[in-house]
Amino acid sequence: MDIIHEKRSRMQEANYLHNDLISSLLSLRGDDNATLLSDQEIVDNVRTVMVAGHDTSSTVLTFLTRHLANDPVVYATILKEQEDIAISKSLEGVLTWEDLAKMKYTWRTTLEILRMIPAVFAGFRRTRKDIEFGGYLIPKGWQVCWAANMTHMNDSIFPEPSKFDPSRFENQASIPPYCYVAFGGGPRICPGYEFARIEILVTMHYLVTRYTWKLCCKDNKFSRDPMPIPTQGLPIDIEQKNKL
Ligand code: HEM
Repeated sequence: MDIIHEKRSRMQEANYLHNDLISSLLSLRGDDNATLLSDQEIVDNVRTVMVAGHDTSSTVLTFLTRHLANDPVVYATILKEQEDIAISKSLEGVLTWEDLAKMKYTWRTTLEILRMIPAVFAGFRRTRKDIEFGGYLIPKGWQVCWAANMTHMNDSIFPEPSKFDPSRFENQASIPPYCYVAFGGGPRICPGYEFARIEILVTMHYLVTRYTWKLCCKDNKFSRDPMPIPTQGLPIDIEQKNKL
């Protein structure tokens, strides 16, 4: 709340450049120029973005790091994809949109990690009219919970659901709508999808091309709180590689 009060008073100053989240939320105005969000709603939105924007991507990166250390075939395929991109660039060349578009296998592997271990395991929706589902009547106004795991492990949608197989995502159009819901779906689908894709692909690029790592502990389990976390954390032994 203190930060919100401080931002509000600073926004009165001439030439105050506000391009941060709190200032943007404070600037939202309705048709009658009245503020749209209360201070508490601003706090809630900032909290949502912090959790939704950080814990999700870090969870996926954690499980990718663990999976790659345990799966030499997937690791070798990602390494080849990323090394081909690195070799095609000058020494200091930064990654471009075109490079990201070439990271197809790395992204499919990420989607498969998220299928088996969705960062957000469930969400809620409210019914806008009576609906019948699976022989049950769900009355208008009820809150329903959609659980990603239930859909992602349904073998009529994803055959052999316990098998780790990034090739499932080679033809994404073949997956029926609302059946892959790691990023949710509909009007409230994750607005951070593209940003998450960029940060995960860029991180994986530098991780595999510049470092090697080994897991310090063999435990392959995880628990949820509510994000999935390896039960023993993920201690790794990491070393820098020689430059390509
Ligand atoms: C791998 C990374 C991520 C995953 C798996 C993920 C997943 C999700 C899911 C499942 C939802 C609920 C969508 C729904 O109800 O249909 C959601 C909502 C949201 N995500 Fe993400 N997310 C990720 C990254 C991010 C990032 C990087 C940001 C912001 C920088 C972000 C911001 C949000 C916000 C603000 C919402 C709430 C949207 C709303 O209620 O309208 N997410 N995310």
